[in-house]
Amino acid sequence: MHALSAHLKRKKGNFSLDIEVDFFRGITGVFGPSGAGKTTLMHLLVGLEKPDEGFLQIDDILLVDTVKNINEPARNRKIGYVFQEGRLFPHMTVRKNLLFATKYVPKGKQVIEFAELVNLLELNNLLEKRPKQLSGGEKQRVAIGRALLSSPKLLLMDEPFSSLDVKLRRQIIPYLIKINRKFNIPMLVVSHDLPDLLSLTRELFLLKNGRVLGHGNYLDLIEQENMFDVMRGAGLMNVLQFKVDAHDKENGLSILTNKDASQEISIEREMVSDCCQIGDEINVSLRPEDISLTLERIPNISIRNQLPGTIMKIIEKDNRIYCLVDVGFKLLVSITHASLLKMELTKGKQVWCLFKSMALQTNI
Ligand SMILES: Nc1ncnc2c1ncn2[C@@H]1O[C@H](COP(=O)(O)OP(=O)(O)OP(=O)(O)O)[C@@H](O)[C@H]1O
Repeated sequence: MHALSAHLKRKKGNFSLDIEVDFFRGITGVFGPSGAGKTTLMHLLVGLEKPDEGFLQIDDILLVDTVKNINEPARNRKIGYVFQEGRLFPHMTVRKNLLFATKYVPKGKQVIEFAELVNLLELNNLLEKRPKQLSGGEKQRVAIGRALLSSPKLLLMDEPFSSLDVKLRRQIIPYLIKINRKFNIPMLVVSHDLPDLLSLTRELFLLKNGRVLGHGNYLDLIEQENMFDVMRGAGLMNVLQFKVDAHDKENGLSILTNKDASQEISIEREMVSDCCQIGDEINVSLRPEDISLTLERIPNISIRNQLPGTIMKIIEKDNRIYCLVDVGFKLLVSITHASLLKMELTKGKQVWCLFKSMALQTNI
């Protein structure tokens, strides 16, 4: 069953939006350049704007249908909405801001308990403070908590990272993943920052000029040239899911294993024992520029990871070459045109992908 299914049309001046979306549980990213219609889509879903035509259904309940003249007001839609800047009530403490959200939830229908949420989002020490005493990341956490306490069927977030610096982004992203896993509330997250979005999810809706250009796994989408072009300017990235298999304290390394791949693949990363325990699932990101291609395995080299694979696609853009290599999972590798020619790389060619353990960034 789809968590959400909608087809919505809306005209604003010269801009027209005509979008069909449907997605299941989990986290889905909405990515698109400025003016693509991301915020308009969020407003239509949450009920802040009315479509000219269309329908919206959540968990098989019809909330909007312009033909049947149905348009449930925002407060009845059970959609939690986290605005870009949080929008907390300035005169209320954090506790009151949070409890405000529970006001409209009927007794016994509360999905998430106050105490559980406060623990999960680490809000204990903030409860008696007012919004102006909070940092950007703290405000954002409270805003997410408030949206969750309204027991939503769906959580929408519009640019949740835009007001946060890199350190705070790294803090918020694990919270969102934890929330999604623990409460199984589907999330739709808008961002124009692709690496941030990819640290949350690889499932994307790609919007451009008010239309859906593509929907699906990021690595499948970038295989198509028009989508590749939209995403390239925003920072292409490999985001891979691994399980922490072992810590090699002596050598300062962690062994990570990807079991989703066609065969079990182990890689080494600089030790992650500070943040992760054995058995934890973590996302690691790897820049396409940080991977080298060779035609054979290189012995006696300080690069710890060498994975054999096959070139599936070569994409050429402005003298930069992107190779999509299947090493059991897909890796996007960026090389120069000179290397492509020198190594005589073609689709189907066997290569080795080399990357240093230190090139892997851990997101969670
Ligand atoms: N009230 C309005 N009247 C006319 N055009 C509007 C109005 N509001 C928004 N637009 C136009 O609608 C388009 C989509 O805007 P929207 O805010 O949904 O885009 P976005 O993808 O969220 O952009 P950004 O990433 O910059 O926030 C833009 O071209 C914008 O100029």
